[in-house]
Amino acid sequence: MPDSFAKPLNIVIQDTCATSCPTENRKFCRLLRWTQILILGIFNICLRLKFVSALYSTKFPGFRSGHASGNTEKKPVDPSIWEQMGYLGSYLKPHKKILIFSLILSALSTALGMLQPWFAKILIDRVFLGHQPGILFPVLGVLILLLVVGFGVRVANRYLYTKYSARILFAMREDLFSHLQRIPLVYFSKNKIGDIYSRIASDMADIQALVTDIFPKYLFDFLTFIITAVILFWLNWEMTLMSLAILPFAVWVVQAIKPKLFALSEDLAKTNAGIAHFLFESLSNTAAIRAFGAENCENEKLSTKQSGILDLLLRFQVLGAVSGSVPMAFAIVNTLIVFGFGGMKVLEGNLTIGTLVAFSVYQGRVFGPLQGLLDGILSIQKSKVALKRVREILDISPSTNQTGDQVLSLELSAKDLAIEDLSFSYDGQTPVFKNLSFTIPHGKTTALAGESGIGKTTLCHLFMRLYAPDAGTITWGGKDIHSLDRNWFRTQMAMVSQETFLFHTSILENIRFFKPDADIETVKKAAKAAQIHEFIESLPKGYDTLVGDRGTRLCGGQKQRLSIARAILMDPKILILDEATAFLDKTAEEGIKQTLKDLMKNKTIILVSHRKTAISHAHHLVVLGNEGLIFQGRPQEFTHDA
Ligand SMILES: Nc1ncnc2c1ncn2[C@@H]1O[C@H](COP(=O)(O)OP(=O)(O)OP(=O)(O)O)[C@@H](O)[C@H]1O
Repeated sequence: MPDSFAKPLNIVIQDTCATSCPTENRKFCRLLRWTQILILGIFNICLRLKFVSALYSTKFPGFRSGHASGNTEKKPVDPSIWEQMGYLGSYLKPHKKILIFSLILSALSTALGMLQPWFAKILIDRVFLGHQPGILFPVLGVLILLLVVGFGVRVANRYLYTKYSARILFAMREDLFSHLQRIPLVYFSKNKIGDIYSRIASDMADIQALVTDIFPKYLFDFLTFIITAVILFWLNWEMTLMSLAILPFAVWVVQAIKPKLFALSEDLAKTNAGIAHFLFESLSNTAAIRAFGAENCENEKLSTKQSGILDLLLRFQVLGAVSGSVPMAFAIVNTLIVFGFGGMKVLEGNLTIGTLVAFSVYQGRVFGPLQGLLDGILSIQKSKVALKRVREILDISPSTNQTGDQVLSLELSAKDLAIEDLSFSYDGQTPVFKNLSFTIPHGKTTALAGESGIGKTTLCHLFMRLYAPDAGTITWGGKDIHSLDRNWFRTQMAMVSQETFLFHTSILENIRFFKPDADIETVKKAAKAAQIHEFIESLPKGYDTLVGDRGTRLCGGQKQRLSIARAILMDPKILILDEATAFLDKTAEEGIKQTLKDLMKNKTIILVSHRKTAISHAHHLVVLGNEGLIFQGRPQEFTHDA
């Protein structure tokens, strides 16, 4: 036992307290014991009164129901971290060995850090009080060596852990991004883009913090706490038991706070996502906002949203601070135990000064990890919410229309596109089409006409397999288009929509976006066909000119022509032009149509346009109305005004 170190020392008091302590000391001893009982009693009463609950339900009425929003019906769903982390397993598995090695290093560096106060005890009891100067420098030497080794182990461990946890995170983010590319498009029309963005960016960052910072720190704090507790028991089990008597209080505070923190974290994440979406939308429409003088209105909206988040942040931090009451209570009780009870033991001769000093230092070291463990609860609740939000996306099944393995032969791909009994709705309730049937002949230009909102763009998206029909089929060469191989299909059908999309890169990269290996001559040929080559050549940097974010440095007509060039470069068998020339003047439109006629010989063009001239040039006309198909046949035969 540690007191063996005290045996050669002369400073111990030989008699027990009961027999030789001055009467005042015995009184002091009893006083201390009663004080300790009193303090523990007060904590107990606090526990029973549930003062933390009372405090928070008074300050923040919303917490009465256990949910930050104040909804009395809704209980916070606080899944266990292990349940939430379950899916991380497949990402951790490939790095299992290195992660275990890292944990061993972590344990080693913790253990090495724990030795310092023990050496202090040896120095006090044996060197200074035990008059053994000969061991002073060897002890100091070993101590410094251990400190240096401990530092080295910590640095190596940090390097290893960051390297592998970053790899894990990158894999997770890539999978999430790729999953987003495969889930049904309806998800994007039902959810705010800012919210989706914040799930990939900030929620993923919170998960990264969990993997790279919170877990290692938690582990380090936990190990330190356990090792220190074991050493404290070794030094003096009575004082340690008294110190740890407060642990049930700590556990209760944590249990009471956890669901509230989770609910608050969820509200915070949603509010943050709302702000991200607002900023995204507002910055995307800067020109319109300025044109209508709505800048102040936008500023006010941001200010209102921010004040909402401040309120949540303050609640979150105050709740977190309550967990700080535990180490504070520890500090009060333990000061009394060490300097009161422990001091009395020294006076009684049952404890050496070195042991008391070591006990006091180790006890001080318990507070840090304990505080760390409690602070970690805040971060873990945030990460749990982040994991939940990311899982919500990962749990969406990929679109079924992305499967299929058939490839059409040349002969079959030269057949018509047949729409048979097609029904579709975005929300499963309001049908855009019902039992629609018509044919798009191969090798011809078919114009698709109808009133605004009748479903022309929706139909084009169905041809592109962006959505799956609710009923009926679209067949090509007799095969359902959803049974065709996705990669093959993407090279056979191209679409230019009314809303062009360009990336903040060069004109060259934008044109060859879907065919990155296309050579410059082929790109120029496509640009010539789209009547944009001369304009590009007139720019100082030609094809290397940056188009600006979403093509802001180009006018509408130029953006459309770049999009057409991009589609032409793909050399598709079926080309869909959905109001793709709406921004062009008549001459440019005529020019493009003429070149397309040559380029798309024996290929199919589907043309959505409100211009009568465009329709009259088509070989075939399909007109949609509220009741479904109004007309299909030669444009010249159509008598109504489409
Ligand atoms: N992503 C979507 N989610 C829900 N409803 C949608 C979506 N896109 C379109 N709609 C609805 O579907 C209907 C058909 O829209 P669509 O864009 O296909 O019409 P359109 O004939 O192309 O119109 P326009 O000629 O004005 O472009 C409209 O009532 C529209 O509100």
